[in-house]
Amino acid sequence: MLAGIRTFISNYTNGMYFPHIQIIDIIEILIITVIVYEIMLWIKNTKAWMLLRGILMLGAFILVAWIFQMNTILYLAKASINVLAVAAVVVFQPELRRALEKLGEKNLFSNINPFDKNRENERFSDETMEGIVRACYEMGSVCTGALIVVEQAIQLTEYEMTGIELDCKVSSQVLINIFEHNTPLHDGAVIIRGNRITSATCYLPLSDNMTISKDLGTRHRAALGMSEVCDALVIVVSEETGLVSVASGGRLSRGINAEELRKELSQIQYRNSDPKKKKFTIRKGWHR
Ligand SMILES: Nc1ncnc2c1ncn2[C@@H]1O[C@H](COP(=O)(O)OP(=O)(O)OP(=O)(O)O)[C@@H](O)[C@H]1O
Repeated sequence: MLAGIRTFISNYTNGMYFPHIQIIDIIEILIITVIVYEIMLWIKNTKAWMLLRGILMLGAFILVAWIFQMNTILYLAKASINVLAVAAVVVFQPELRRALEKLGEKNLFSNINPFDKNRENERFSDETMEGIVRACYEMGSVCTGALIVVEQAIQLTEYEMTGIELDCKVSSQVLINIFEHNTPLHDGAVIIRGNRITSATCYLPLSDNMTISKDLGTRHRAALGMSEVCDALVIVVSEETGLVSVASGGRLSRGINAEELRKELSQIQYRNSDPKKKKFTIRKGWHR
């Protein structure tokens, strides 16, 4: 019986090449799988998805040209491939920069150390978090518009320079005062680093996201734009509706309540907090 099975298998496997797989090969396969997965996620979440679709269509077109031996088209495609590659890098420079910055943010060893979550590791205190939350909902209740950027790993110096330099402790009273209508500092965004407000009236980059709801104006677009170019958490209070929204990682979550805002802030309160945990709260369908 066993001999029969052996003969049956050897009939099919004779002449086949079986590579000798070592543990290092398995590790290599796992690493490549993770890299390919991350690249696919990146492509899906950025404009690179459009690029990929464009490349696929171009590839299909070139294939047709090759099948029918359209030599001029094939020559042109061959000649322009280098130019197209450079053009793609130029067009997708912000996305590539963001992807590399994200890679730099990852701290492989921090999560292993259980004693790392100490106060030195803290970005801002509970008091600051409460100040921000209270200010947002108090401003929301009287429809005072506000734009608050909470810095994380990426320093926002270039955006601070577009505004007026401040150096004051975060509190709900100060934030409410800054965004009070018809006061010199109410326009633009406030940047918070740690427990301090570093500047006000800052100008943020506008998002060119086409899918964002048409009834959102430049304040929300600026919040989204800022979250696309850096890892900051951007809070918007709408002057029109009083709703509080949060932009992070190129996604806008609209109309969140105080508890949800507190959760979002507590996710970034510690430098080594796991960004994966973040997904459980806010990404549940407010994204427009
Ligand atoms: N690029 C920017 N950077 C920082 N702040 C900006 C930027 N663009 C607009 N703002 C702020 O947004 C205000 C205009 O908000 P606008 O009404 O256009 O936006 P909105 O998204 O509809 O918000 P709201 O719901 O509060 O009306 C400006 O007065 C300014 O304070």
